[in-house]
Amino acid sequence: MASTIKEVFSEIAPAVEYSHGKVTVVGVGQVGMACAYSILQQNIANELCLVDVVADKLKGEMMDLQHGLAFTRHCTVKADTDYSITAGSKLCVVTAGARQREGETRLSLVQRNVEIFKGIIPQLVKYSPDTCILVVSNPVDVLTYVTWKLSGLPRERVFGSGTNLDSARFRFLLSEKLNIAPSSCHGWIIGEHGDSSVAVWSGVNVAGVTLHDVKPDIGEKTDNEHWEAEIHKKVVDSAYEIIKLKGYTSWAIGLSVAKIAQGIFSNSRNVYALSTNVKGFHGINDEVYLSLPVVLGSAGLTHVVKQHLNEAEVEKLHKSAKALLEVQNGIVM
Ligand SMILES: NC(=O)C1=CN([C@@H]2O[C@H](COP(=O)(O)OP(=O)(O)OC[C@H]3O[C@@H](n4cnc5c(N)ncnc54)[C@H](O)[C@@H]3O)[C@@H](O)[C@H]2O)C=CC1
Ligand SMILES: CC(=O)C(=O)O
Repeated sequence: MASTIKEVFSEIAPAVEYSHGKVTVVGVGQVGMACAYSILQQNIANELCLVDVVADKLKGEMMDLQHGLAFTRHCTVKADTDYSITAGSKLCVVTAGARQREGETRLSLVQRNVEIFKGIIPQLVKYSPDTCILVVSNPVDVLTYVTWKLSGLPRERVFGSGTNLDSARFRFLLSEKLNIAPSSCHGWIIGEHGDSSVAVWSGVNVAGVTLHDVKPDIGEKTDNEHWEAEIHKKVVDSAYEIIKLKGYTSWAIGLSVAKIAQGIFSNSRNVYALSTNVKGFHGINDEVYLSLPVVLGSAGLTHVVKQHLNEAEVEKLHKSAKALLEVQNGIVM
């Protein structure tokens, strides 16, 4: 082999072994592979590293993606159980760990996944001290806090996929009701990625026309059109329903993660609903992680958007923060 290569090529300088557009995905389960596939398919990275503890599965997933590389723009795909291959990652996406069984809440997974994260996060930071870490594993808000603590990274470089997915589900359900495209429905879900999430009904709009202006009790108990029950409750129930139907959720979170990764690699400064440290926002005084709209650039989060929430929305957000703080305070690190 070596002599054939010598016959074909005359070396001018050794090939560079590192890459500027490197993403690591930890955990090659349903979610990790949906993230990896979406990132690859959308030409976001030029190197994709996969890490898992199950060596055979890892090798199989790596080979399967590699065999599609002739159909994508250039990207190198590597996989190993050893974290040294992740060195120099600009973004590490953590999807490893236990997932909910039918009817189980996200919060019930917490201690199992904290133990798993203790083995993962220090390794990622060791090999990529300048990385951003995007946490996806559940409960994503609490695990983002845990990652921030375990990593020692500045707060702007550790964030969770949070309610970016819930907001996409919200926009899809609004689009069905309004009979327009999801991308033309503007609405945000904030707070916990889970049962206590908050729909910001005061801001839902189509082309700047705020639904609250035409239906002032939208989303409230008196609302005779039942927007909260028909839309937001469905958002909250979505994961439970999909898990009951197919065992896990994967495609939408994969697309959500790819969009977030694209925001980092292109320094696009898009606004996403991501889980971050919200101390100081909307009257929250604790170091708790939940989702608010944030501006994302190549070095991580730069701003939180100061949404004009009404009193009821602030109260719900505080309830969400309290629920998460209780879980956060109960974990053993
Ligand atoms: N934030 C969100 O919106 C969403 C989060 N999730 C969460 O993502 C996580 C993964 O879900 P699935 O992929 O469906 O689960 P899965 O069971 O299909 O995959 C989990 C993977 O993690 C790996 N793993 C376990 N321990 C590890 C360790 N110490 N180091 C490296 N890899 C390890 C397993 O070998 C497995 O390949 C769950 O916590 C799930 O609840 C799922 C969907 C959406
Ligand atoms: C499982 C999960 O967190 C979701 O699909 O929302």
